[in-house]
Amino acid sequence: MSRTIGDVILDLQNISLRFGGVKALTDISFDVREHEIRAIIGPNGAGKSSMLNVINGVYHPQEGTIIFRGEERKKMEPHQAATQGIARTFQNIALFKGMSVLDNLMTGRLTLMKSHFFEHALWLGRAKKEELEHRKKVEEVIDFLEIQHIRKTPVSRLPYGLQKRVELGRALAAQPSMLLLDEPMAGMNVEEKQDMCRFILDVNDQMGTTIVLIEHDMGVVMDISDRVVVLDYGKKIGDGVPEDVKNNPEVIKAYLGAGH
Ligand SMILES: Nc1ncnc2c1ncn2[C@@H]1O[C@H](COP(=O)(O)OP(=O)(O)OP(=O)(O)O)[C@@H](O)[C@H]1O
Repeated sequence: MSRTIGDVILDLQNISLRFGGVKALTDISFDVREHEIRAIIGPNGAGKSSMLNVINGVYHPQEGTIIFRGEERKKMEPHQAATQGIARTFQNIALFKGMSVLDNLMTGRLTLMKSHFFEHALWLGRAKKEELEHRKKVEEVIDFLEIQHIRKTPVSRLPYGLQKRVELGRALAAQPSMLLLDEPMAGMNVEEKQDMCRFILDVNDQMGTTIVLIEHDMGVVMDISDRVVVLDYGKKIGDGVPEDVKNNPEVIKAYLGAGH
Protein backbone atom coordinates (compact mmCIF):
# COMPACT_ATOMS: atom_id res chain seq x y z
CA MET A 1 0.00 0.00 0.00
CA SER A 2 1.28 3.42 -0.83
CA ARG A 3 -0.14 6.06 1.42
CA THR A 4 -2.03 9.16 0.42
CA ILE A 5 -2.56 11.83 3.03
CA GLY A 6 -6.28 12.40 3.43
CA ASP A 7 -8.68 14.79 5.16
CA VAL A 8 -8.42 16.13 8.68
CA ILE A 9 -9.58 13.40 11.10
CA LEU A 10 -8.59 15.07 14.37
CA ASP A 11 -9.11 18.76 14.92
CA LEU A 12 -8.04 20.27 18.24
CA GLN A 13 -9.40 23.76 18.73
CA ASN A 14 -8.26 26.23 21.39
CA ILE A 15 -7.33 23.59 23.96
CA SER A 16 -6.36 24.88 27.42
CA LEU A 17 -5.42 22.59 30.28
CA ARG A 18 -4.46 23.62 33.82
CA PHE A 19 -3.34 21.71 36.88
CA GLY A 20 -4.08 24.10 39.72
CA GLY A 21 -1.93 27.11 38.93
CA VAL A 22 0.16 25.30 36.28
CA LYS A 23 -0.85 26.09 32.72
CA ALA A 24 0.14 22.89 30.89
CA LEU A 25 -1.55 23.93 27.60
CA THR A 26 -2.76 27.39 26.58
CA ASP A 27 -5.09 27.87 23.62
CA ILE A 28 -3.55 25.17 21.43
CA SER A 29 -5.05 24.45 18.01
CA PHE A 30 -3.77 22.01 15.41
CA ASP A 31 -5.09 19.21 13.26
CA VAL A 32 -4.07 15.75 12.12
CA ARG A 33 -4.79 14.38 8.64
CA GLU A 34 -5.56 10.77 7.84
CA HIS A 35 -2.42 8.67 7.17
CA GLU A 36 0.03 11.40 8.09
CA ILE A 37 2.91 11.27 10.57
CA ARG A 38 2.42 14.30 12.78
CA ALA A 39 5.12 15.14 15.31
CA ILE A 40 4.76 17.16 18.52
CA ILE A 41 8.06 18.61 19.67
CA GLY A 42 9.24 21.08 22.29
CA PRO A 43 11.58 21.44 25.26
CA ASN A 44 11.01 19.54 28.52
CA GLY A 45 7.76 20.47 30.25
CA ALA A 46 6.37 22.09 27.07
CA GLY A 47 3.09 20.16 27.34
CA LYS A 48 3.66 17.38 24.77
CA SER A 49 2.59 14.40 26.90
CA SER A 50 -0.34 16.43 28.25
CA MET A 51 -1.47 16.95 24.66
CA LEU A 52 -1.43 13.20 23.96
CA ASN A 53 -3.36 12.67 27.20
CA VAL A 54 -6.01 15.13 26.02
CA ILE A 55 -6.32 13.25 22.73
CA ASN A 56 -6.82 9.86 24.36
CA GLY A 57 -9.07 11.16 27.11
CA VAL A 58 -6.82 10.75 30.15
CA TYR A 59 -6.79 14.53 30.73
CA HIS A 60 -9.87 16.69 30.28
CA PRO A 61 -9.12 20.23 29.09
CA GLN A 62 -10.91 23.12 30.81
CA GLU A 63 -11.38 24.86 27.46
CA GLY A 64 -11.48 23.94 23.82
CA THR A 65 -13.07 21.48 21.43
CA ILE A 66 -11.95 18.11 20.10
CA ILE A 67 -13.39 16.94 16.79
CA PHE A 68 -12.52 13.34 15.95
CA ARG A 69 -13.90 11.88 12.74
CA GLY A 70 -16.64 14.50 12.63
CA GLU A 71 -17.76 14.06 16.26
CA GLU A 72 -17.37 17.19 18.34
CA ARG A 73 -16.62 16.95 22.06
CA LYS A 74 -15.46 19.12 24.93
CA LYS A 75 -13.39 16.18 26.10
CA MET A 76 -12.57 12.66 25.03
CA GLU A 77 -13.14 9.72 27.42
CA PRO A 78 -10.51 6.95 27.43
CA HIS A 79 -13.05 4.26 26.41
CA GLN A 80 -14.31 6.46 23.55
CA ALA A 81 -10.75 6.94 22.33
CA ALA A 82 -10.09 3.19 22.49
CA THR A 83 -13.32 2.14 20.77
CA GLN A 84 -12.80 4.79 18.10
CA GLY A 85 -9.43 3.27 17.24
CA ILE A 86 -6.95 5.46 19.12
CA ALA A 87 -4.09 3.55 20.81
CA ARG A 88 -0.97 4.84 22.53
CA THR A 89 2.40 3.92 23.90
CA PHE A 90 4.04 5.54 26.91
CA GLN A 91 7.28 7.38 27.62
CA ASN A 92 8.13 4.87 30.34
CA ILE A 93 7.38 1.37 29.14
CA ALA A 94 4.05 0.22 30.60
CA LEU A 95 4.09 -3.53 29.94
CA PHE A 96 3.36 -6.46 32.27
CA LYS A 97 7.00 -7.30 32.89
CA GLY A 98 6.49 -10.84 34.23
CA MET A 99 4.29 -11.89 31.31
CA SER A 100 5.48 -13.20 27.95
CA VAL A 101 5.60 -11.04 24.83
CA LEU A 102 2.65 -12.98 23.41
CA ASP A 103 0.49 -12.46 26.51
CA ASN A 104 1.35 -8.77 26.59
CA LEU A 105 0.25 -8.45 23.00
CA MET A 106 -2.98 -10.30 23.79
CA THR A 107 -3.80 -7.61 26.39
CA GLY A 108 -3.80 -5.16 23.48
CA ARG A 109 -6.87 -6.99 22.14
CA LEU A 110 -8.92 -6.55 25.34
CA THR A 111 -10.99 -3.62 24.12
CA LEU A 112 -11.98 -5.66 21.06
CA MET A 113 -13.11 -8.76 22.99
CA LYS A 114 -16.87 -9.30 22.83
CA SER A 115 -17.53 -12.51 24.70
CA HIS A 116 -18.09 -12.52 28.45
CA PHE A 117 -15.38 -13.31 31.01
CA PHE A 118 -17.17 -16.57 32.04
CA GLU A 119 -17.33 -17.76 28.46
CA HIS A 120 -13.57 -17.26 28.24
CA ALA A 121 -12.92 -19.00 31.57
CA LEU A 122 -14.97 -22.01 30.49
CA TRP A 123 -13.59 -21.90 26.93
CA LEU A 124 -17.15 -21.95 25.53
CA GLY A 125 -17.83 -21.95 21.78
CA ARG A 126 -18.01 -18.23 21.09
CA ALA A 127 -15.06 -17.44 23.37
CA LYS A 128 -12.95 -20.16 21.78
CA LYS A 129 -13.63 -18.91 18.27
CA GLU A 130 -12.99 -15.35 19.35
CA GLU A 131 -9.75 -16.16 21.13
CA LEU A 132 -8.39 -17.98 18.09
CA GLU A 133 -9.20 -14.93 15.99
CA HIS A 134 -7.38 -12.67 18.47
CA ARG A 135 -4.39 -15.00 18.48
CA LYS A 136 -4.25 -14.86 14.71
CA LYS A 137 -4.15 -11.06 14.72
CA VAL A 138 -1.47 -11.03 17.42
CA GLU A 139 0.63 -13.49 15.43
CA GLU A 140 0.38 -11.12 12.45
CA VAL A 141 1.77 -8.29 14.63
CA ILE A 142 4.57 -10.58 15.85
CA ASP A 143 5.55 -11.34 12.26
CA PHE A 144 5.31 -7.70 11.25
CA LEU A 145 7.63 -6.56 14.06
CA GLU A 146 10.00 -9.51 13.57
CA ILE A 147 9.77 -10.69 17.18
CA GLN A 148 8.94 -14.38 16.57
CA HIS A 149 12.08 -15.48 18.42
CA ILE A 150 11.00 -13.80 21.68
CA ARG A 151 7.29 -14.51 21.63
CA LYS A 152 7.42 -16.74 24.76
CA THR A 153 10.06 -14.67 26.62
CA PRO A 154 9.02 -12.69 29.71
CA VAL A 155 9.31 -8.99 28.90
CA SER A 156 11.58 -8.33 31.90
CA ARG A 157 14.34 -10.41 30.24
CA LEU A 158 14.40 -8.34 27.06
CA PRO A 159 16.78 -5.49 26.31
CA TYR A 160 15.24 -2.02 26.43
CA GLY A 161 14.98 -1.55 22.66
CA LEU A 162 13.02 -4.78 22.24
CA GLN A 163 10.72 -3.88 25.14
CA LYS A 164 9.88 -0.66 23.30
CA ARG A 165 9.14 -2.72 20.18
CA VAL A 166 6.84 -5.01 22.19
CA GLU A 167 5.02 -1.95 23.50
CA LEU A 168 4.49 -0.79 19.94
CA GLY A 169 3.22 -4.31 19.22
CA ARG A 170 0.70 -4.18 22.02
CA ALA A 171 -0.68 -0.90 20.67
CA LEU A 172 -0.80 -2.37 17.15
CA ALA A 173 -2.63 -5.47 18.40
CA ALA A 174 -5.64 -3.20 18.96
CA GLN A 175 -5.60 -2.46 15.20
CA PRO A 176 -5.72 1.29 15.78
CA SER A 177 -6.49 3.78 13.06
CA MET A 178 -4.55 6.40 15.03
CA LEU A 179 -1.45 5.64 17.04
CA LEU A 180 -0.06 8.02 19.67
CA LEU A 181 3.63 7.38 20.36
CA ASP A 182 5.24 9.08 23.37
CA GLU A 183 9.00 9.18 22.75
CA PRO A 184 9.24 5.79 21.01
CA MET A 185 13.02 6.12 20.63
CA ALA A 186 13.99 7.52 24.02
CA GLY A 187 16.98 5.74 25.52
CA MET A 188 17.75 3.72 22.38
CA ASN A 189 21.10 3.28 20.68
CA VAL A 190 21.55 4.24 17.02
CA GLU A 191 20.76 0.80 15.66
CA GLU A 192 17.62 0.42 17.81
CA LYS A 193 16.49 3.88 16.67
CA GLN A 194 16.93 2.91 13.02
CA ASP A 195 14.84 -0.23 13.56
CA MET A 196 12.10 1.71 15.35
CA CYS A 197 12.06 4.34 12.59
CA ARG A 198 11.63 1.64 9.98
CA PHE A 199 8.76 0.02 11.90
CA ILE A 200 6.97 3.36 12.39
CA LEU A 201 7.27 4.11 8.67
CA ASP A 202 6.06 0.59 7.79
CA VAL A 203 3.08 0.84 10.15
CA ASN A 204 2.15 4.14 8.55
CA ASP A 205 2.69 2.95 4.99
CA GLN A 206 1.54 -0.67 5.05
CA MET A 207 -1.22 -0.51 7.68
CA GLY A 208 -2.30 3.01 6.78
CA THR A 209 -2.20 4.04 10.45
CA THR A 210 -2.17 7.75 11.26
CA ILE A 211 0.65 8.52 13.69
CA VAL A 212 1.03 11.31 16.24
CA LEU A 213 4.45 11.17 17.79
CA ILE A 214 6.45 12.96 20.46
CA GLU A 215 10.17 12.69 19.88
CA HIS A 216 13.24 14.56 21.11
CA ASP A 217 15.64 13.36 18.41
CA MET A 218 15.39 16.19 15.88
CA GLY A 219 17.09 14.20 13.12
CA VAL A 220 14.41 11.52 13.39
CA VAL A 221 11.54 14.02 13.63
CA MET A 222 12.62 15.97 10.59
CA ASP A 223 13.23 12.76 8.63
CA ILE A 224 9.98 10.91 9.17
CA SER A 225 7.30 13.54 9.90
CA ASP A 226 4.94 15.06 7.39
CA ARG A 227 4.15 18.01 9.66
CA VAL A 228 5.45 19.18 13.02
CA VAL A 229 3.78 21.20 15.77
CA VAL A 230 6.06 22.92 18.28
CA LEU A 231 5.08 23.66 21.88
CA ASP A 232 6.95 25.77 24.40
CA TYR A 233 5.72 26.48 27.94
CA GLY A 234 2.29 25.15 26.93
CA LYS A 235 1.96 27.48 23.95
CA LYS A 236 2.17 26.70 20.24
CA ILE A 237 5.13 28.47 18.65
CA GLY A 238 5.37 26.66 15.32
CA ASP A 239 3.40 24.41 12.99
CA GLY A 240 4.20 23.22 9.49
CA VAL A 241 6.35 20.99 7.32
CA PRO A 242 9.77 20.11 8.79
CA GLU A 243 11.65 22.56 6.57
CA ASP A 244 9.55 25.53 7.73
CA VAL A 245 9.68 24.54 11.39
CA LYS A 246 13.46 24.14 11.24
CA ASN A 247 13.85 27.70 9.99
CA ASN A 248 11.27 29.27 12.31
CA PRO A 249 13.18 31.84 14.47
CA GLU A 250 10.88 31.32 17.47
CA VAL A 251 11.51 27.58 17.39
CA ILE A 252 15.27 28.05 17.07
CA LYS A 253 15.20 30.46 20.02
CA ALA A 254 13.18 28.05 22.22
CA TYR A 255 15.57 25.20 21.50
CA LEU A 256 18.72 27.25 21.97
CA GLY A 257 17.27 28.65 25.19
CA ALA A 258 16.56 25.12 26.41
CA GLY A 259 20.12 24.07 25.67
CA HIS A 260 19.20 21.57 22.92
N1 LIG B 1 -0.90 15.21 36.26
C1 LIG B 1 -0.28 16.39 36.41
N2 LIG B 1 -0.42 17.11 37.53
C2 LIG B 1 0.18 18.30 37.68
N3 LIG B 1 0.96 18.88 36.73
C3 LIG B 1 1.14 18.20 35.59
C4 LIG B 1 0.54 16.92 35.36
N4 LIG B 1 0.90 16.49 34.11
C5 LIG B 1 1.70 17.45 33.60
N5 LIG B 1 1.83 18.47 34.49
C6 LIG B 1 2.60 19.70 34.27
O1 LIG B 1 2.26 20.23 33.00
C7 LIG B 1 3.40 20.75 32.34
C8 LIG B 1 3.62 20.04 31.01
O2 LIG B 1 4.02 18.69 31.27
P1 LIG B 1 4.15 17.58 30.14
O3 LIG B 1 4.56 16.31 30.81
O4 LIG B 1 2.92 17.57 29.31
O5 LIG B 1 5.37 18.16 29.28
P2 LIG B 1 6.27 17.43 28.19
O6 LIG B 1 6.46 18.41 27.10
O7 LIG B 1 5.67 16.12 27.83
O8 LIG B 1 7.63 17.22 28.97
P3 LIG B 1 8.80 16.10 28.81
O9 LIG B 1 9.46 16.34 27.49
O10 LIG B 1 9.72 16.43 29.95
O11 LIG B 1 8.15 14.77 28.94
C9 LIG B 1 4.58 20.58 33.30
O12 LIG B 1 4.73 21.78 34.03
C10 LIG B 1 4.11 19.46 34.21
O13 LIG B 1 4.71 19.54 35.47
